Amino acid sequence: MLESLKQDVLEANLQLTKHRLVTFTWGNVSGIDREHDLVVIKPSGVPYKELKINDLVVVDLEGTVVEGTLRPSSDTPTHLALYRAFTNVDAIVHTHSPWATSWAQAGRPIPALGTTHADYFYGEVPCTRPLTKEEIHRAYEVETGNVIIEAFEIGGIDPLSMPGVLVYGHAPFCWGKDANEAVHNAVVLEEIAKIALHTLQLNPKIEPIDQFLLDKHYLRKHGTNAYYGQN
Ligand SMILES: O=C(CO)[C@@H](O)[C@H](O)COP(=O)(O)O
Repeated sequence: MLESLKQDVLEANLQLTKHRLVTFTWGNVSGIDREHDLVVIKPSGVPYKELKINDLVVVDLEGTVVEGTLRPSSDTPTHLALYRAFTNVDAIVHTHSPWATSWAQAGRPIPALGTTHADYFYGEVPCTRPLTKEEIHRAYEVETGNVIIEAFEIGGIDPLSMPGVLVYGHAPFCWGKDANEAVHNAVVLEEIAKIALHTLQLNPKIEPIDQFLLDKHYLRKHGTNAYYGQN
C-alpha cells in the first residue's frame, strides 16, 4: 500500500545523510496520506545505508501499525501529534543537525537576521519551552509534539509560514507539503542557524530585519503574488 508515498519518504530519509543533517540513525522523515489518514515513517534505529522501501512502517493516526514488520521510529508519537494538529502539513522531518540543535539546546529562538531566513521562515524560528518532569515521564514523544503545538498556538503562528521549530534541549522538527519539501526546509533551517550564530558573533547588537524586508522576501516566494523562480 501507499507505494508512491513510501518511495517519497524513503528518498527523503536518504537525503538526510546526503545533506549531513543526521549522524548514524538519528532523525527521521514521515509522510501522510490524508485520504486514508495513514502515515509512512522510517523504522526505528535502522542505518540509512541499509534502509529499503519495505522497511518503512505504515501507522494510523493513533499509532497502530497497519503495515510493516519493523518498529516505527521512536519519534512516531511526535509526528502523529503534529499531523493531527497541523492539518495542512503532509510531511515531517526530525533531525539533529548541529547548528539548529545548538540553538535548541541553548533554548533560543533563531531571530530573522537576513533575507536567507526571510525567504523561508516568516519571523523568528520558535523554540519550545522545556518539557516538565511529569511530561517527560508520562509520554515523552507525545508531549514533545504537544509543546510544539502549544508554542504555535500561543504565538499565533501559522505552520505554513513557519515550517520549522526547535524543541528545547533536543533538536529541530521541520515540515512541508511533501517529504522532499520538508527535508528542503530542514536544510535551510540548518543553514540559517549557522549564519545567525556567526552574524551574532560578528555583531552581538544586530537586530532582526525590518518587517517590510521580511514581508518582501517571504511573500516574493510564498505570497499569492509570488514571483520567485519559473513557475
Ligand atoms: O531524537 C531522537 C533521539 O534523541 C531520535 O531522532 C533518534 O535520533 C532517531 O530515532 P529513530 O527514528 O531511529 O527511532
